[in-house]
Amino acid sequence: MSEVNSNATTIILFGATGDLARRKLYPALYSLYKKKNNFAVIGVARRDYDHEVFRQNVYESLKNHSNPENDAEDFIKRFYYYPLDVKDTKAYDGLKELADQLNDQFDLQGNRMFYLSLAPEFFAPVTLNLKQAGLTTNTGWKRLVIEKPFGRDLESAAELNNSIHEVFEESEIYRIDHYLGKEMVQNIQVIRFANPIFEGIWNNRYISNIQITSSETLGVGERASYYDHTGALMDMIQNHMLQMVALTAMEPPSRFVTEDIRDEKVKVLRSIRPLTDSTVANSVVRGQYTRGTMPNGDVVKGYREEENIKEQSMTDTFVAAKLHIDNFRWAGVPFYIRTGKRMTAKSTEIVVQFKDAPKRPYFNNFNDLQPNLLVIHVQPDEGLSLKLNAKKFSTGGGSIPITMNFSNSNNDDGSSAYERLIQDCIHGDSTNFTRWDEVALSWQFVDYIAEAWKERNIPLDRYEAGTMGPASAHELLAKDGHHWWPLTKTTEK
Ligand SMILES: NC(=O)C1=CN([C@@H]2O[C@H](COP(=O)(O)OP(=O)(O)OC[C@H]3O[C@@H](n4cnc5c(N)ncnc54)[C@H](OP(=O)(O)O)[C@@H]3O)[C@@H](O)[C@H]2O)C=CC1
Ligand SMILES: O=C1O[C@H](COP(=O)(O)O)[C@@H](O)[C@H](O)[C@H]1O
Repeated sequence: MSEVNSNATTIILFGATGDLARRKLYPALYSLYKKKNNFAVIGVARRDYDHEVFRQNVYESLKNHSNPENDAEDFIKRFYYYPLDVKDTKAYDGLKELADQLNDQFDLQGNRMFYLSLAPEFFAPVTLNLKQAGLTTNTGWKRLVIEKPFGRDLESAAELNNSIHEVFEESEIYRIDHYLGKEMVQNIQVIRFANPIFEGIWNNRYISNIQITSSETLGVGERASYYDHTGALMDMIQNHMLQMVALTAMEPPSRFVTEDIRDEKVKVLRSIRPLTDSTVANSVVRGQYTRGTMPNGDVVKGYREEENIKEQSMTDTFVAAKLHIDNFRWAGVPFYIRTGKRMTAKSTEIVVQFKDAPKRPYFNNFNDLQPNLLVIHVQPDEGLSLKLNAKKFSTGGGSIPITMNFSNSNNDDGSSAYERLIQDCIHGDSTNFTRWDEVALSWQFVDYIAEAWKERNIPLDRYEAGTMGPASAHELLAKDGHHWWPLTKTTEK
Protein backbone atom coordinates (compact mmCIF):
# COMPACT_ATOMS: atom_id res chain seq x y z
CA MET A 1 0.00 0.00 0.00
CA SER A 2 3.03 2.27 0.16
CA GLU A 3 5.57 3.26 -2.46
CA VAL A 4 6.66 0.82 -5.16
CA ASN A 5 9.77 -1.03 -4.03
CA SER A 6 12.36 -3.37 -5.24
CA ASN A 7 11.68 -6.71 -3.55
CA ALA A 8 15.21 -8.09 -3.33
CA THR A 9 16.76 -7.87 0.12
CA THR A 10 19.43 -9.03 2.53
CA ILE A 11 17.71 -10.19 5.69
CA ILE A 12 19.91 -9.83 8.75
CA LEU A 13 18.25 -12.00 11.34
CA PHE A 14 19.34 -11.51 14.95
CA GLY A 15 18.36 -14.46 17.16
CA ALA A 16 18.83 -16.93 14.31
CA THR A 17 19.28 -19.92 16.63
CA GLY A 18 16.21 -19.12 18.72
CA ASP A 19 12.83 -20.75 19.13
CA LEU A 20 10.88 -18.27 17.02
CA ALA A 21 13.32 -18.46 14.12
CA ARG A 22 13.24 -22.26 14.10
CA ARG A 23 9.50 -22.73 14.51
CA LYS A 24 8.07 -19.85 12.51
CA LEU A 25 10.56 -17.74 10.59
CA TYR A 26 12.40 -20.39 8.54
CA PRO A 27 9.18 -22.07 7.36
CA ALA A 28 7.86 -18.60 6.48
CA LEU A 29 11.01 -17.71 4.54
CA TYR A 30 10.87 -21.04 2.70
CA SER A 31 7.36 -20.22 1.48
CA LEU A 32 8.53 -16.77 0.40
CA TYR A 33 11.43 -18.33 -1.47
CA LYS A 34 8.98 -20.60 -3.28
CA LYS A 35 7.08 -17.48 -4.30
CA LYS A 36 10.21 -16.22 -6.07
CA ASN A 37 11.32 -13.61 -3.57
CA ASN A 38 15.00 -12.86 -3.99
CA PHE A 39 16.80 -12.69 -0.64
CA ALA A 40 19.81 -13.90 1.28
CA VAL A 41 19.78 -14.35 5.05
CA ILE A 42 22.55 -13.67 7.50
CA GLY A 43 21.76 -15.47 10.73
CA VAL A 44 23.27 -13.79 13.78
CA ALA A 45 23.64 -15.29 17.27
CA ARG A 46 26.44 -16.09 19.72
CA ARG A 47 26.63 -19.83 19.04
CA ASP A 48 29.79 -21.00 17.39
CA TYR A 49 28.24 -22.20 14.12
CA ASP A 50 29.64 -21.89 10.63
CA HIS A 51 27.54 -21.42 7.48
CA GLU A 52 27.19 -25.17 6.94
CA VAL A 53 26.04 -26.01 10.48
CA PHE A 54 23.60 -23.14 10.34
CA ARG A 55 22.19 -24.36 7.03
CA GLN A 56 21.68 -27.82 8.45
CA ASN A 57 19.80 -26.26 11.37
CA VAL A 58 17.57 -24.34 9.01
CA TYR A 59 16.94 -27.55 7.09
CA GLU A 60 16.04 -29.36 10.32
CA SER A 61 13.59 -26.62 11.12
CA LEU A 62 11.90 -27.14 7.74
CA LYS A 63 11.70 -30.87 8.38
CA ASN A 64 10.04 -30.26 11.76
CA HIS A 65 7.77 -27.38 10.88
CA SER A 66 7.30 -27.33 7.12
CA ASN A 67 7.51 -29.64 4.16
CA PRO A 68 10.90 -29.36 2.46
CA GLU A 69 11.01 -30.41 -1.18
CA ASN A 70 13.97 -30.67 -3.57
CA ASP A 71 14.27 -26.89 -3.78
CA ALA A 72 15.10 -26.75 -0.04
CA GLU A 73 18.73 -27.52 -0.94
CA ASP A 74 18.91 -24.35 -3.01
CA PHE A 75 16.99 -22.42 -0.40
CA ILE A 76 19.46 -23.12 2.42
CA LYS A 77 22.38 -22.05 0.22
CA ARG A 78 21.04 -18.53 0.69
CA PHE A 79 21.69 -18.76 4.42
CA TYR A 80 24.93 -17.47 5.99
CA TYR A 81 25.92 -17.33 9.61
CA TYR A 82 27.74 -14.60 11.48
CA PRO A 83 28.59 -15.35 15.14
CA LEU A 84 28.35 -12.21 17.22
CA ASP A 85 27.51 -11.10 20.73
CA VAL A 86 25.18 -8.19 20.14
CA LYS A 87 26.94 -6.14 22.83
CA ASP A 88 30.29 -6.41 21.05
CA THR A 89 30.25 -3.20 19.04
CA LYS A 90 33.43 -3.98 17.11
CA ALA A 91 32.10 -7.28 15.76
CA TYR A 92 29.52 -5.46 13.62
CA ASP A 93 32.22 -4.42 11.13
CA GLY A 94 32.55 -8.01 9.92
CA LEU A 95 28.78 -8.26 9.66
CA LYS A 96 28.78 -5.26 7.37
CA GLU A 97 31.44 -6.81 5.16
CA LEU A 98 29.41 -9.99 4.81
CA ALA A 99 26.24 -8.03 4.06
CA ASP A 100 28.02 -6.02 1.36
CA GLN A 101 29.43 -9.18 -0.17
CA LEU A 102 26.03 -10.94 -0.29
CA ASN A 103 24.40 -7.85 -1.71
CA ASP A 104 26.66 -8.08 -4.76
CA GLN A 105 26.60 -11.86 -4.98
CA PHE A 106 22.78 -12.13 -5.05
CA ASP A 107 22.05 -8.74 -6.64
CA LEU A 108 20.03 -7.56 -3.64
CA GLN A 109 19.96 -3.92 -4.76
CA GLY A 110 21.29 -2.44 -1.56
CA ASN A 111 18.12 -3.28 0.40
CA ARG A 112 18.33 -4.44 4.00
CA MET A 113 15.83 -5.89 6.44
CA PHE A 114 17.05 -6.10 10.03
CA TYR A 115 14.91 -8.60 11.93
CA LEU A 116 15.34 -8.49 15.71
CA SER A 117 14.16 -11.83 17.07
CA LEU A 118 15.94 -11.24 20.34
CA ALA A 119 15.21 -10.62 23.98
CA PRO A 120 13.76 -7.10 24.16
CA GLU A 121 16.62 -5.62 26.21
CA PHE A 122 18.77 -5.95 23.05
CA PHE A 123 16.44 -4.06 20.70
CA ALA A 124 17.86 -0.60 21.40
CA PRO A 125 21.58 -1.48 21.64
CA VAL A 126 21.51 -3.54 18.44
CA THR A 127 19.83 -0.73 16.55
CA LEU A 128 22.43 1.79 17.68
CA ASN A 129 25.28 -0.62 16.90
CA LEU A 130 23.94 -1.14 13.39
CA LYS A 131 24.15 2.57 12.81
CA GLN A 132 27.60 2.90 14.29
CA ALA A 133 28.96 0.16 12.05
CA GLY A 134 27.51 1.83 8.95
CA LEU A 135 25.12 -1.03 8.27
CA THR A 136 22.20 1.37 7.95
CA THR A 137 23.75 3.59 5.30
CA ASN A 138 23.08 1.02 2.62
CA THR A 139 22.19 2.19 -0.85
CA GLY A 140 18.65 0.77 -1.06
CA TRP A 141 15.83 0.74 1.49
CA LYS A 142 16.36 -0.23 5.12
CA ARG A 143 13.67 -1.63 7.42
CA LEU A 144 13.68 -2.72 11.03
CA VAL A 145 11.41 -5.58 12.04
CA ILE A 146 11.11 -5.66 15.77
CA GLU A 147 9.60 -8.47 17.82
CA LYS A 148 7.45 -8.08 20.86
CA PRO A 149 7.29 -7.06 23.62
CA PHE A 150 7.92 -3.45 22.65
CA GLY A 151 8.88 -2.22 26.12
CA ARG A 152 7.68 -3.29 29.56
CA ASP A 153 5.46 -0.28 30.17
CA LEU A 154 4.74 3.06 28.53
CA GLU A 155 7.91 4.66 29.86
CA SER A 156 10.32 1.95 28.71
CA ALA A 157 8.47 1.64 25.39
CA ALA A 158 8.92 5.38 24.83
CA GLU A 159 12.64 5.12 25.61
CA LEU A 160 13.00 2.23 23.20
CA ASN A 161 11.07 4.14 20.60
CA ASN A 162 13.35 7.16 20.96
CA SER A 163 16.44 4.97 20.58
CA ILE A 164 15.31 3.26 17.43
CA HIS A 165 14.17 6.58 15.99
CA GLU A 166 17.80 7.71 16.14
CA VAL A 167 18.42 5.23 13.35
CA PHE A 168 15.12 4.53 11.61
CA GLU A 169 12.21 6.71 10.51
CA GLU A 170 8.75 5.64 11.73
CA SER A 171 7.98 4.48 8.18
CA GLU A 172 10.99 2.14 8.34
CA ILE A 173 9.93 0.50 11.62
CA TYR A 174 7.86 -2.68 11.47
CA ARG A 175 6.68 -3.59 14.98
CA ILE A 176 5.44 -7.15 14.72
CA ASP A 177 2.21 -8.30 16.22
CA HIS A 178 1.85 -11.70 14.61
CA TYR A 179 -1.92 -11.73 15.20
CA LEU A 180 -2.12 -9.00 12.55
CA GLY A 181 -0.72 -11.52 10.10
CA LYS A 182 -3.45 -14.07 10.79
CA GLU A 183 -5.89 -14.62 7.96
CA MET A 184 -9.06 -14.07 9.96
CA VAL A 185 -7.72 -11.06 11.82
CA GLN A 186 -6.99 -9.49 8.44
CA ASN A 187 -10.48 -10.57 7.41
CA ILE A 188 -12.25 -8.58 10.15
CA GLN A 189 -12.27 -5.38 8.11
CA VAL A 190 -13.51 -7.15 4.99
CA ILE A 191 -16.27 -8.99 6.84
CA ARG A 192 -17.38 -5.73 8.40
CA PHE A 193 -16.98 -3.17 5.67
CA ALA A 194 -17.66 -5.23 2.54
CA ASN A 195 -20.96 -6.56 3.90
CA PRO A 196 -23.59 -3.89 4.41
CA ILE A 197 -25.74 -6.46 6.23
CA PHE A 198 -23.18 -6.43 9.02
CA GLU A 199 -21.91 -2.87 8.91
CA GLY A 200 -25.47 -1.53 9.17
CA ILE A 201 -26.04 -3.25 12.49
CA TRP A 202 -22.50 -3.05 13.89
CA ASN A 203 -23.34 -0.71 16.72
CA ASN A 204 -24.97 -0.31 20.12
CA ARG A 205 -28.50 -0.40 18.69
CA TYR A 206 -28.13 -4.01 17.68
CA ILE A 207 -25.14 -5.47 19.49
CA SER A 208 -25.45 -6.57 23.08
CA ASN A 209 -21.80 -7.39 23.80
CA ILE A 210 -18.62 -8.61 22.16
CA GLN A 211 -16.44 -11.40 23.53
CA ILE A 212 -12.88 -12.03 22.43
CA THR A 213 -11.11 -15.14 23.69
CA SER A 214 -7.62 -16.39 23.00
CA SER A 215 -7.05 -19.53 25.02
CA GLU A 216 -4.07 -21.84 25.05
CA THR A 217 -3.56 -25.34 26.37
CA LEU A 218 0.19 -24.94 26.66
CA GLY A 219 1.76 -23.86 29.91
CA VAL A 220 4.76 -21.63 30.29
CA GLY A 221 7.01 -24.26 28.67
CA GLU A 222 10.63 -23.26 28.27
CA ARG A 223 9.96 -19.55 28.34
CA ALA A 224 9.92 -19.18 32.13
CA SER A 225 12.62 -16.51 32.30
CA TYR A 226 10.65 -14.33 29.90
CA TYR A 227 7.15 -15.17 31.07
CA ASP A 228 7.57 -14.95 34.82
CA HIS A 229 8.26 -11.23 34.64
CA THR A 230 5.78 -10.62 31.83
CA GLY A 231 2.50 -12.47 32.41
CA ALA A 232 -0.60 -12.62 30.26
CA LEU A 233 -1.40 -8.92 30.62
CA MET A 234 1.80 -7.82 28.89
CA ASP A 235 2.28 -10.94 26.78
CA MET A 236 -1.17 -11.05 25.17
CA ILE A 237 -3.50 -8.21 26.26
CA GLN A 238 -1.20 -5.27 25.50
CA ASN A 239 -0.75 -6.37 21.92
CA HIS A 240 -2.81 -9.16 20.32
CA MET A 241 -6.02 -8.74 22.32
CA LEU A 242 -6.18 -4.95 22.09
CA GLN A 243 -5.41 -5.11 18.38
CA MET A 244 -8.38 -7.44 17.88
CA VAL A 245 -10.55 -5.06 19.92
CA ALA A 246 -9.40 -2.14 17.76
CA LEU A 247 -10.14 -3.92 14.48
CA THR A 248 -13.54 -5.08 15.68
CA ALA A 249 -14.55 -1.65 16.93
CA MET A 250 -12.94 0.79 14.48
CA GLU A 251 -14.81 3.07 12.09
CA PRO A 252 -14.42 2.44 8.37
CA PRO A 253 -11.27 4.28 7.26
CA SER A 254 -11.87 6.96 4.67
CA ARG A 255 -9.44 5.11 2.36
CA PHE A 256 -8.02 1.60 2.68
CA VAL A 257 -4.49 2.85 3.05
CA THR A 258 -1.99 2.22 5.81
CA GLU A 259 -2.17 5.43 7.78
CA ASP A 260 -5.95 5.82 7.54
CA ILE A 261 -6.47 2.31 8.88
CA ARG A 262 -4.01 2.91 11.69
CA ASP A 263 -5.66 6.25 12.49
CA GLU A 264 -8.99 4.49 13.00
CA LYS A 265 -7.44 1.89 15.29
CA VAL A 266 -5.83 4.65 17.31
CA LYS A 267 -9.19 6.36 17.76
CA VAL A 268 -10.60 3.18 19.29
CA LEU A 269 -7.65 2.72 21.63
CA ARG A 270 -8.00 6.33 22.70
CA SER A 271 -11.70 5.80 23.40
CA ILE A 272 -11.27 2.86 25.74
CA ARG A 273 -12.53 4.09 29.08
CA PRO A 274 -9.51 4.47 31.37
CA LEU A 275 -9.56 2.20 34.38
CA THR A 276 -9.10 3.57 37.85
CA ASP A 277 -7.96 1.72 40.95
CA SER A 278 -11.53 0.80 41.83
CA THR A 279 -12.65 -0.12 38.32
CA VAL A 280 -9.66 -2.42 37.87
CA ALA A 281 -10.88 -4.48 40.82
CA ASN A 282 -14.36 -4.82 39.30
CA SER A 283 -13.48 -5.10 35.63
CA VAL A 284 -10.28 -7.13 35.45
CA VAL A 285 -9.63 -10.67 36.65
CA ARG A 286 -6.15 -12.00 37.01
CA GLY A 287 -5.57 -15.70 37.36
CA GLN A 288 -2.84 -18.28 37.66
CA TYR A 289 -3.13 -21.97 36.88
CA THR A 290 -2.67 -24.69 39.46
CA ARG A 291 -2.08 -28.40 38.92
CA GLY A 292 -4.88 -30.00 36.92
CA THR A 293 -5.93 -32.46 34.27
CA MET A 294 -6.03 -31.43 30.65
CA PRO A 295 -8.85 -32.68 28.40
CA ASN A 296 -6.51 -35.32 26.92
CA GLY A 297 -6.01 -36.78 30.40
CA ASP A 298 -2.52 -35.39 31.03
CA VAL A 299 -2.00 -34.25 34.60
CA VAL A 300 0.05 -31.06 34.45
CA LYS A 301 1.94 -29.03 37.01
CA GLY A 302 0.70 -25.81 38.51
CA TYR A 303 2.45 -22.63 37.38
CA ARG A 304 4.41 -22.28 40.61
CA GLU A 305 5.72 -25.82 40.26
CA GLU A 306 7.03 -25.22 36.74
CA GLU A 307 10.78 -25.17 36.16
CA ASN A 308 12.46 -21.81 36.84
CA ILE A 309 9.31 -20.23 38.22
CA LYS A 310 9.49 -18.55 41.60
CA GLU A 311 7.68 -20.50 44.33
CA GLN A 312 5.47 -17.58 45.30
CA SER A 313 5.21 -16.11 41.82
CA MET A 314 2.31 -13.68 41.41
CA THR A 315 2.52 -13.75 37.62
CA ASP A 316 -0.81 -13.76 35.81
CA THR A 317 -1.24 -16.65 33.39
CA PHE A 318 -4.86 -15.62 32.75
CA VAL A 319 -6.56 -12.27 32.33
CA ALA A 320 -10.20 -11.45 31.68
CA ALA A 321 -11.40 -7.87 31.40
CA LYS A 322 -14.45 -5.81 30.61
CA LEU A 323 -13.79 -2.75 28.45
CA HIS A 324 -15.98 0.13 27.44
CA ILE A 325 -15.36 2.09 24.31
CA ASP A 326 -16.67 5.55 24.94
CA ASN A 327 -17.76 6.66 21.53
CA PHE A 328 -21.04 7.09 19.67
CA ARG A 329 -21.05 3.62 18.13
CA TRP A 330 -20.21 1.60 21.22
CA ALA A 331 -21.70 3.46 24.18
CA GLY A 332 -23.17 0.84 26.50
CA VAL A 333 -21.71 -2.23 24.76
CA PRO A 334 -19.25 -4.16 26.91
CA PHE A 335 -16.26 -5.78 25.25
CA TYR A 336 -15.18 -8.81 27.24
CA ILE A 337 -11.72 -10.16 26.57
CA ARG A 338 -9.91 -13.15 28.07
CA THR A 339 -6.71 -15.00 27.47
CA GLY A 340 -4.80 -17.62 29.36
CA LYS A 341 -2.47 -20.57 29.41
CA ARG A 342 -3.40 -24.14 30.37
CA MET A 343 -7.04 -23.65 29.50
CA THR A 344 -9.42 -26.25 28.16
CA ALA A 345 -8.61 -25.70 24.51
CA LYS A 346 -6.49 -23.78 22.05
CA SER A 347 -8.75 -21.34 20.29
CA THR A 348 -9.11 -17.70 19.30
CA GLU A 349 -12.61 -16.45 18.59
CA ILE A 350 -14.43 -13.15 18.37
CA VAL A 351 -18.11 -13.51 19.26
CA VAL A 352 -20.50 -10.71 18.42
CA GLN A 353 -23.71 -11.20 20.39
CA PHE A 354 -26.70 -9.34 18.99
CA LYS A 355 -29.55 -8.01 21.07
CA ASP A 356 -32.57 -10.23 21.63
CA ALA A 357 -35.66 -10.01 19.46
CA PRO A 358 -38.62 -8.59 21.37
CA LYS A 359 -40.18 -11.63 23.02
CA ARG A 360 -43.65 -10.27 23.52
CA PRO A 361 -46.03 -10.24 21.84
CA TYR A 362 -44.39 -11.68 18.73
CA PHE A 363 -42.54 -14.66 20.09
CA ASN A 364 -44.64 -15.58 23.06
CA ASN A 365 -44.55 -19.26 22.17
CA PHE A 366 -40.87 -19.38 21.41
CA ASN A 367 -39.21 -20.08 24.73
CA ASP A 368 -36.05 -21.35 23.16
CA LEU A 369 -34.95 -18.32 21.14
CA GLN A 370 -31.20 -17.82 21.24
CA PRO A 371 -29.37 -14.58 20.57
CA ASN A 372 -27.88 -14.23 17.09
CA LEU A 373 -24.14 -14.73 17.25
CA LEU A 374 -21.58 -13.90 14.62
CA VAL A 375 -18.40 -15.79 15.41
CA ILE A 376 -15.10 -15.02 13.73
CA HIS A 377 -12.94 -18.13 14.12
CA VAL A 378 -9.38 -16.87 14.09
CA GLN A 379 -7.92 -20.26 14.93
CA PRO A 380 -8.04 -23.20 14.57
CA ASP A 381 -10.05 -23.84 11.43
CA GLU A 382 -10.27 -20.26 10.20
CA GLY A 383 -13.80 -19.24 9.32
CA LEU A 384 -17.00 -17.52 10.18
CA SER A 385 -20.30 -18.70 11.56
CA LEU A 386 -23.64 -17.08 12.09
CA LYS A 387 -26.13 -18.45 14.56
CA LEU A 388 -29.77 -17.78 13.78
CA ASN A 389 -33.19 -18.97 14.94
CA ALA A 390 -35.48 -20.90 12.65
CA LYS A 391 -38.83 -22.56 13.02
CA LYS A 392 -38.64 -26.13 14.22
CA PHE A 393 -38.95 -28.45 11.27
CA SER A 394 -42.15 -30.04 12.48
CA THR A 395 -45.80 -29.28 12.78
CA GLY A 396 -45.47 -28.05 16.38
CA GLY A 397 -44.40 -24.51 17.32
CA GLY A 398 -41.10 -23.32 18.66
CA SER A 399 -37.74 -22.53 17.20
CA ILE A 400 -34.38 -24.20 16.79
CA PRO A 401 -30.97 -22.57 16.53
CA ILE A 402 -29.32 -23.07 13.15
CA THR A 403 -25.76 -22.18 12.21
CA MET A 404 -24.43 -20.98 8.87
CA ASN A 405 -20.78 -21.89 8.60
CA PHE A 406 -17.86 -20.92 6.45
CA SER A 407 -14.57 -22.69 7.02
CA ASN A 408 -11.29 -22.10 5.26
CA SER A 409 -10.08 -25.57 6.38
CA ASN A 410 -6.56 -24.33 6.82
CA ASN A 411 -4.36 -26.31 9.16
CA ASP A 412 -1.55 -23.82 9.23
CA ASP A 413 0.67 -23.95 12.33
CA GLY A 414 1.07 -20.20 12.46
CA SER A 415 4.05 -19.63 10.18
CA SER A 416 1.87 -18.21 7.42
CA ALA A 417 1.13 -15.19 9.63
CA TYR A 418 4.88 -14.52 9.66
CA GLU A 419 5.06 -15.21 5.94
CA ARG A 420 2.42 -12.56 5.24
CA LEU A 421 4.09 -10.05 7.51
CA ILE A 422 7.61 -10.59 6.16
CA GLN A 423 6.23 -10.34 2.62
CA ASP A 424 4.50 -7.08 3.56
CA CYS A 425 7.75 -5.74 4.95
CA ILE A 426 9.59 -6.69 1.75
CA HIS A 427 6.90 -4.78 -0.16
CA GLY A 428 7.16 -1.79 2.16
CA ASP A 429 3.60 -2.21 3.43
CA SER A 430 3.37 -1.55 7.16
CA THR A 431 -0.43 -1.69 7.44
CA ASN A 432 -0.37 -4.86 9.52
CA PHE A 433 2.32 -3.66 11.89
CA THR A 434 1.69 -1.40 14.85
CA ARG A 435 2.39 2.31 14.72
CA TRP A 436 3.95 3.96 17.74
CA ASP A 437 0.79 5.74 18.92
CA GLU A 438 -1.11 2.42 18.93
CA VAL A 439 1.61 0.85 21.04
CA ALA A 440 1.72 3.82 23.42
CA LEU A 441 -2.06 3.84 23.98
CA SER A 442 -2.07 0.09 24.58
CA TRP A 443 0.63 0.43 27.20
CA GLN A 444 -1.21 3.31 28.82
CA PHE A 445 -4.26 1.08 29.27
CA VAL A 446 -2.26 -1.90 30.52
CA ASP A 447 -0.13 0.22 32.85
CA TYR A 448 -3.22 1.27 34.84
CA ILE A 449 -4.01 -2.37 35.46
CA ALA A 450 -0.46 -3.40 36.31
CA GLU A 451 -0.15 -0.46 38.67
CA ALA A 452 -3.44 -1.23 40.43
CA TRP A 453 -2.45 -4.88 40.83
CA LYS A 454 0.79 -3.80 42.43
CA GLU A 455 -0.54 -1.06 44.66
CA ARG A 456 -3.96 -2.33 45.67
CA ASN A 457 -3.24 -5.88 46.59
CA ILE A 458 -5.79 -7.18 44.11
CA PRO A 459 -6.13 -10.96 44.44
CA LEU A 460 -4.65 -13.47 42.07
CA ASP A 461 -7.39 -16.02 41.43
CA ARG A 462 -6.19 -19.56 41.00
CA TYR A 463 -7.74 -21.85 38.37
CA GLU A 464 -7.16 -25.50 37.74
CA ALA A 465 -5.22 -26.32 34.59
CA GLY A 466 -7.61 -27.66 31.97
CA THR A 467 -10.43 -25.24 32.83
CA MET A 468 -11.60 -21.97 31.30
CA GLY A 469 -10.11 -19.80 34.05
CA PRO A 470 -11.13 -18.81 37.57
CA ALA A 471 -14.74 -18.53 38.69
CA SER A 472 -14.29 -14.75 38.91
CA ALA A 473 -13.95 -14.62 35.11
CA HIS A 474 -17.43 -16.08 34.80
CA GLU A 475 -18.80 -13.75 37.46
CA LEU A 476 -17.43 -10.79 35.51
CA LEU A 477 -20.08 -11.45 32.84
CA ALA A 478 -22.74 -12.92 35.11
CA LYS A 479 -23.09 -9.64 36.99
CA ASP A 480 -24.06 -8.01 33.68
CA GLY A 481 -26.51 -10.83 32.89
CA HIS A 482 -24.19 -12.39 30.28
CA HIS A 483 -22.04 -15.48 30.05
CA TRP A 484 -19.06 -16.53 27.98
CA TRP A 485 -20.21 -18.42 24.91
CA PRO A 486 -18.57 -21.83 24.67
CA LEU A 487 -15.74 -21.93 22.15
CA THR A 488 -16.96 -23.59 19.00
CA LYS A 489 -13.76 -24.50 17.18
CA THR A 490 -10.98 -25.82 19.32
CA THR A 491 -7.92 -27.99 19.27
CA GLU A 492 -6.05 -29.65 22.09
CA LYS A 493 -2.62 -28.44 20.87
N1 LIG B 1 9.11 -18.02 20.68
C1 LIG B 1 7.89 -17.52 20.43
O1 LIG B 1 6.89 -18.27 20.25
C2 LIG B 1 7.68 -16.06 20.33
C3 LIG B 1 8.74 -15.17 20.49
N2 LIG B 1 8.51 -13.83 20.35
C4 LIG B 1 9.62 -12.88 20.52
O2 LIG B 1 10.68 -13.22 19.63
C5 LIG B 1 11.93 -12.88 20.21
C6 LIG B 1 12.81 -14.13 20.26
O3 LIG B 1 12.18 -15.11 21.03
P1 LIG B 1 12.68 -16.61 21.07
O4 LIG B 1 13.17 -17.05 19.75
O5 LIG B 1 11.60 -17.37 21.72
O6 LIG B 1 13.91 -16.52 22.08
P2 LIG B 1 15.06 -17.58 22.31
O7 LIG B 1 15.53 -17.38 23.70
O8 LIG B 1 14.67 -18.93 21.88
O9 LIG B 1 16.21 -17.09 21.32
C7 LIG B 1 16.99 -15.95 21.56
C8 LIG B 1 18.00 -15.79 20.46
O10 LIG B 1 18.83 -14.67 20.79
C9 LIG B 1 20.21 -15.08 20.69
N3 LIG B 1 20.97 -14.33 21.67
C10 LIG B 1 20.79 -14.28 23.00
N4 LIG B 1 21.68 -13.46 23.57
C11 LIG B 1 22.45 -12.98 22.57
C12 LIG B 1 23.56 -12.10 22.52
N5 LIG B 1 24.05 -11.51 23.61
N6 LIG B 1 24.10 -11.83 21.32
C13 LIG B 1 23.62 -12.41 20.20
N7 LIG B 1 22.57 -13.23 20.19
C14 LIG B 1 21.99 -13.53 21.35
C15 LIG B 1 20.17 -16.57 20.98
O11 LIG B 1 21.25 -17.26 20.39
P3 LIG B 1 22.60 -17.67 21.14
O12 LIG B 1 22.22 -18.29 22.43
O13 LIG B 1 23.25 -18.60 20.18
O14 LIG B 1 23.32 -16.40 21.28
C16 LIG B 1 18.90 -16.97 20.25
O15 LIG B 1 19.17 -17.11 18.88
C17 LIG B 1 11.60 -12.30 21.59
O16 LIG B 1 11.48 -10.91 21.47
C18 LIG B 1 10.22 -12.89 21.90
O17 LIG B 1 9.51 -12.10 22.80
C19 LIG B 1 7.28 -13.33 20.02
C20 LIG B 1 6.20 -14.16 19.86
C21 LIG B 1 6.29 -15.59 20.04
O1 LIG C 1 2.86 -13.70 21.32
C1 LIG C 1 2.57 -14.74 21.86
O2 LIG C 1 1.66 -15.52 21.27
C2 LIG C 1 1.58 -16.90 21.59
C3 LIG C 1 0.22 -17.37 21.07
O3 LIG C 1 0.23 -17.21 19.68
P1 LIG C 1 -0.67 -18.14 18.77
O4 LIG C 1 -0.42 -17.66 17.39
O5 LIG C 1 -0.22 -19.56 19.00
O6 LIG C 1 -2.07 -17.94 19.24
C4 LIG C 1 1.71 -17.14 23.07
O7 LIG C 1 1.84 -18.54 23.30
C5 LIG C 1 2.96 -16.48 23.57
O8 LIG C 1 3.04 -16.63 24.99
C6 LIG C 1 2.98 -15.02 23.22
O9 LIG C 1 4.26 -14.48 23.51
